[in-house]
Amino acid sequence: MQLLRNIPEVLPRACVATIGFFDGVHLGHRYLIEQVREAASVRGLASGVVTFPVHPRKVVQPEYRPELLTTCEEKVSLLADTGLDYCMMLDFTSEIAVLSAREFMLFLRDHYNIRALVVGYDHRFGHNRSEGFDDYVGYGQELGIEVILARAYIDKETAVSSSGIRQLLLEGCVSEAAACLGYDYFLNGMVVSGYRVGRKIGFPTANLRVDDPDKLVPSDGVYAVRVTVAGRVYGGMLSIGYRPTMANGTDRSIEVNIFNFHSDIYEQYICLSFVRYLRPELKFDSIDGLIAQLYKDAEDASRYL
Ligand SMILES: Cc1cc2nc3c(=O)[nH]c(=O)nc-3n(C[C@H](O)[C@H](O)[C@H](O)COP(=O)(O)O)c2cc1C
Ligand SMILES: Nc1ncnc2c1ncn2[C@@H]1O[C@H](COP(=O)(O)OP(=O)(O)O)[C@@H](O)[C@H]1O
Repeated sequence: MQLLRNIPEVLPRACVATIGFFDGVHLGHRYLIEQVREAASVRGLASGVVTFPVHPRKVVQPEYRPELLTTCEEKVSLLADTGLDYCMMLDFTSEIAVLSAREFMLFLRDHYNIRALVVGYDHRFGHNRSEGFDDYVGYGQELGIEVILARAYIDKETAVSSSGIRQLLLEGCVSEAAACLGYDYFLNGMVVSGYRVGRKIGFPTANLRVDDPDKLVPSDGVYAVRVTVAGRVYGGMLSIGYRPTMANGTDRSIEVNIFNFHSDIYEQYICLSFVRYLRPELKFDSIDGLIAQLYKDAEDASRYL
């Protein structure tokens, strides 16, 4: 997949594309992308998506915290795995925001060589939100862009949506979220130092500082996870929360004990994928109580890994 930023100097090949923010690149998005690829193959054209690096609402409202399923880099990498030819990454500037649907379609034709646009029946774009699919078809006829109606992806009678998946993750339902995403939800970040208690109690924990402050962190609790360190994947158990037993700070920590692992990984980048929610974070009467629970968590986590 070729990543094109804003207005490319060289016009891409003639293509079929769709437009969206594609947060999470979930099964609904994947189904839409499949339809783009199908339409492209039938017409002998290339395939692409037009997307934005920053959530359009954050552009108009900078204090907005979107709690995203994917950072821009993660989204591009997931899109690349779908087999698309192009990802057109467009800054949602105030100039773009004021374009009407017709003007936007003209922009897509002239700068991205888009000859066919796949659009969901309820998808809206352009400054005037009262326009809809039939209007887009009309503009397309004028501008030489075929407008194709996309079929919606329905799972168990509800449409899979980024906001639905966000809600699931904020409730700790990581297995249900994975069923909608088509992969286990993950966090990328750097290992930073914590309070150095972990190794003393026999369970060293790598503390994760998430790369992007807008990335959604699932609800507090204990999870079975997979941890990628320097290209190798390990099992592990993860705790998100405030360490009530230790009562050693008010910061929210994301810390993982990696199974069968013994190296110093401070300042290394790791990836955590959520496999299963195990239990809420608890306040134990003693450190020994916590340690006994950690042995049990290790057994529980291993069952799902
Ligand atoms: C799998 C797992 C589960 C945990 N569960 C709890 C818990 O229920 N309650 C709690 O107070 N701390 C819990 N902790 C956090 C420990 O208190 C923490 O690992 C310890 O404070 C070491 O932190 P450090 O890395 O900053 O040294 C858990 C940690 C892990 C890895
Ligand atoms: N099995 C392991 N799981 C997690 N971290 C480990 C493991 N073995 C060694 N480490 C290292 O130990 C550090 C965690 O030790 P810990 O005493 O909990 O200190 P801190 O409070 O700084 O996280 C990790 O950041 C990592 O560099």
